Amino acid sequence: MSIPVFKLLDGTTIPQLAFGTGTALYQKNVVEPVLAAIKANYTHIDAAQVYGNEDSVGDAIAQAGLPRDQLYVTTKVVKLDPGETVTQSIKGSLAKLKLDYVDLFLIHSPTGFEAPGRLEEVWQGLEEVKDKGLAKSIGVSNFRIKDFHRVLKIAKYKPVVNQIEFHPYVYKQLLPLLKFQEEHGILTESFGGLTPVTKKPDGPLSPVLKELAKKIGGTEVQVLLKWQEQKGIVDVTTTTKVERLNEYLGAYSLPNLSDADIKAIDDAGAKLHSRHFARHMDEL
Ligand SMILES: NC(=O)C1=CN([C@@H]2O[C@H](COP(=O)(O)OP(=O)(O)OC[C@H]3O[C@@H](n4cnc5c(N)ncnc54)[C@H](O)[C@@H]3O)[C@@H](O)[C@H]2O)C=CC1
Ligand SMILES: O=CCc1c[nH]c2ccccc12
Repeated sequence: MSIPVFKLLDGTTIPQLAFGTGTALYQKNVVEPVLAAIKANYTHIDAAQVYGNEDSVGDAIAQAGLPRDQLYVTTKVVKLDPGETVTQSIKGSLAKLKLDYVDLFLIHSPTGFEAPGRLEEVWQGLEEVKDKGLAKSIGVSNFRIKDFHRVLKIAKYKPVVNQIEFHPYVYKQLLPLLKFQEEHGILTESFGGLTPVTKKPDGPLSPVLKELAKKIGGTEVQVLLKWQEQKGIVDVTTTTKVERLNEYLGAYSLPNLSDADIKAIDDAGAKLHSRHFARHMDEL
């Protein structure tokens, strides 16, 4: 089963499922898990400067030996050294990744660039990077509505995505941001999507996930993946286990959740607010 793609507002396409190289993989050498993901048919790799392993992501990509246009690679800038430009920063990433360009380059978090005018200046740096062909698309991560207001005021190009913690235990609180993004054509990318199984397994969603897993003939993790896919979200998830890679991909072969199933997940999720990353997102 191949991974579906979504269209971005700059006309490019993005694979709906990405393999993440942070969090569970907070390790310097990720060659083995990234190669395993590519071998299992993942085409979208989510990297970041702050994960400290772009060089080994690059080694895995080189060893996989796929034509460049068959892989979609994201990386993110979290901070700039004094005097460093965004172009210099991405060139450092590209050298480690051993690539001429990334498909998507993100501001990792607005919290690194809070001084007056700084976020705007950094966004213009990303626009320059796009104009130079060093990134096909540019976007943001962990942005609130107020951060978008700052950037959209000066933007030549709108951010194409916002990568945020996204699962049923933050969904209700995110609704105003999701509405704003939809109005601007900005796609949501999710991280932490498996939180109701991994970090809050005894939450109010637990019986609903169990029941729906039985109904569609899958696992609770696969129900969460289908919920995200059917909400039109790009899902960034990860694992070091090959069987889990296949479990994630297996979600595409399962029947869709019904509207009532999706509502049951939304409603049960709304009973608990639980965020694990980027706490500033609690104030949109
Ligand atoms: N932009 C940002 O600020 C952030 C981006 N990310 C990106 O998202 C990726 C995924 O983030 P996560 O929070 O790890 O996502 P996640 O919620 O998808 O969790 C993945 C973890 O769940 C585990 N898992 C899967 N099935 C399980 C089961 N049945 N029982 C118990 N554990 C199970 C996996 O082994 C893996 O450790 C990262 O690697 C990174 O690339 C992550 C955090 C912040
Ligand atoms: O990417 C996920 C987690 C993470 C680690 N360091 C930072 C810094 C800024 C935003 C997110 C993160």
